[in-house]
Amino acid sequence: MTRHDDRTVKTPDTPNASPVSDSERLLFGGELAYDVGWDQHEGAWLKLSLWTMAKGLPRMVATGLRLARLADARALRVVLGAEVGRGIAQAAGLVAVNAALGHILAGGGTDERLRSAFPALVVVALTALVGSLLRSASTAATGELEPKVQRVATEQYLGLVHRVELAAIEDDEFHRLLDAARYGADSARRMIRYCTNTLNSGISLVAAAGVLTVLHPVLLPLLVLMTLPSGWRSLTVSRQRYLSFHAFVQHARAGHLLGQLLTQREAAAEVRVHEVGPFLLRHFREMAETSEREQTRLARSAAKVGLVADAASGVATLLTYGALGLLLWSGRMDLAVAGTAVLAIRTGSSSLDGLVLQMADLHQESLFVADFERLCTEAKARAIPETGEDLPDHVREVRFEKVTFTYPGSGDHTPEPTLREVSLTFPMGKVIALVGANGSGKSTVVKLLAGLHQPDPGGGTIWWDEVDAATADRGQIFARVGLMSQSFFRWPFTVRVNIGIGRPTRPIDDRAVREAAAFSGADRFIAGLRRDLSTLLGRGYRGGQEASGGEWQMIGISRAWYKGAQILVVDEPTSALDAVAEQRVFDRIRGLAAAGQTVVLITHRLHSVRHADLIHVMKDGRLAESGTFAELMAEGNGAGEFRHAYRIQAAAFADSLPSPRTEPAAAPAEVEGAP
Ligand SMILES: Nc1ncnc2c1ncn2[C@@H]1O[C@H](COP(=O)(O)OP(=O)(O)OP(=O)(O)O)[C@@H](O)[C@H]1O
Repeated sequence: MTRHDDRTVKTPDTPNASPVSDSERLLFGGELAYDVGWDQHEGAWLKLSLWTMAKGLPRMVATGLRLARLADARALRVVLGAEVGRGIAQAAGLVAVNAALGHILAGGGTDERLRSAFPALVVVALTALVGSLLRSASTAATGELEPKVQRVATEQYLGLVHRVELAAIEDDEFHRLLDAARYGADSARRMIRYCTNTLNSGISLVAAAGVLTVLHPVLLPLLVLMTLPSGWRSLTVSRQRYLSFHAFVQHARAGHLLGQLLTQREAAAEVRVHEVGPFLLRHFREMAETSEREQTRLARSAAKVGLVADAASGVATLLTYGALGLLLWSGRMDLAVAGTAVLAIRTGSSSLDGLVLQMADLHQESLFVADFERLCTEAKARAIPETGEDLPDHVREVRFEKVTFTYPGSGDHTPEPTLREVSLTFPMGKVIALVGANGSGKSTVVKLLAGLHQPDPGGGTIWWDEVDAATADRGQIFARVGLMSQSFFRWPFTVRVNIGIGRPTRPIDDRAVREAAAFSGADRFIAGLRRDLSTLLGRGYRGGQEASGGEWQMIGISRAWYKGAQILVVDEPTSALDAVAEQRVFDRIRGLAAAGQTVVLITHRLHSVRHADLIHVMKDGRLAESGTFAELMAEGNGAGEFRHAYRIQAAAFADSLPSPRTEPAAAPAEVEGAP
């Protein structure tokens, strides 16, 4: 993807002349508006002229037509047929007007002239009627087509984006493209109308130009001259709008985010307790004012361009009608022809005006559609491969061999590796614990294990027995791992879906959902819900009920378990659970291990890993030591990291135990859970 780099091209139209607001600095750490030199279209825009636009027109129309054909081929045929028919009717109407005027302005009595003009007048009326009928057919079919095109375009990019590598989703450049492409799907919808209008204006123009050329050859260039200024105006204005959109796309999203935060349920408590409301509102206003300044700049610039264009247009109109008068005065054109010429000039100039306007709009929208296509291309390039080497049916172990991994950087920042030469194993059918300080890389290790990320190029290998995960069928890796990550998602759906979505490819089985709920202890909480499994979790929609942090965590564990995967990865599964619930979860996990299920457990509660078959201790992105609980606790063994941390926890716990003589006995679960 092209990055924001030193190829930036500054032009007088380049936006973001306004200084960076304090709000941007404080809330987002810097400027959100961009120079647009990075943009692939920039070169095209700078060279944009009527000629390049005309050259690009067939390609633009073809993009619109391709999407429209995918959306509804029948409606497209109606639109095309109706528009071509309208053009023909218009041309026939003009020819008939010419004939009628010829008869009316000829010599002879009024009756006779009207009688001879009558058939031509009937043709004029009929062509107007046919044109009107065709226009309504085209309007109806266009209206039908537009939402379908938007749906097809939206489905297309969503269908691609949900399959890209997680690294792409974490890449802010990809997000910027995503922002623009979202707008591109709307543009695809608008493009249909502009395509129809362009087609219509084009056909009307050909009709008017044909008639004018027949009347007098000098009239056609004059017609073109009249239209040039408005063409220049629409091009210039839409060019400025497009550049501005790209520069401010993230600024707009950030401003929108502030508005959302003020009304969002998740933030509501803090907004009130910490009186965040006025703070956010102030910054919302400041951000909005930056956008307003940009809008004002655009409007003023459009007004100036409009004035210049109008003046040029006035001169061109004077020239045209002056030339017509000259032809009439010199006797090189008779009155009937001049009358038709005036009509044809009016029709032709409004068609040409329309055509240029529509082309400019079409061009602007097509640039957004091109962003959309660029996103689709990028998403395809960064898609998770759909095929690969088969994993063995019965894997013995997953082995990390000198794995180094770096998260994508942001902006100019060059990131440091998060994992450095990590070598460890996950033997199947065992409970493997990953422990270590905050930020030591535990969650990152399981993301790599689950196939969500790959080691850096040349950064070691993850082996599923003899199969390299980098070349393996990733779908098979995903299928083997049930992941309850720290940031498991709280789907705003029913309890049934929140658990069943662990295996969405099959119909949700209530019996299995209940078993999964019983596994984590969520069954008791579900029994108290008004609508059992059909209860909507989360407020904000009708009938929604909120769950506590611990209850959500049980739902998360149930979801991972419901998947029935070979490897169950639970990252901090019990951080929000009370002591009894925590004990229950660990008992269940031990039970699973006894039945041959592989469990990878990440926890800071070191007493919970005593029963693990293997404990890996991470420190600063490296593996500090590995072994069983007894091995790691044995004096003089290994790096002593685990032993040290365990003793700190044990001492803290022992200090806080009440004296048995003065206090009631501690709950059995707490005592059992104590180291
Ligand atoms: N998506 C991400 N993009 C960039 N950096 C990340 C991302 N996720 C984690 N990191 C960084 O990687 C490092 C390791 O994070 P990780 O979540 O693996 O640690 P952890 O051992 O699981 O920590 P904790 O015990 O606090 O959950 C951290 O310094 C963190 O800032």
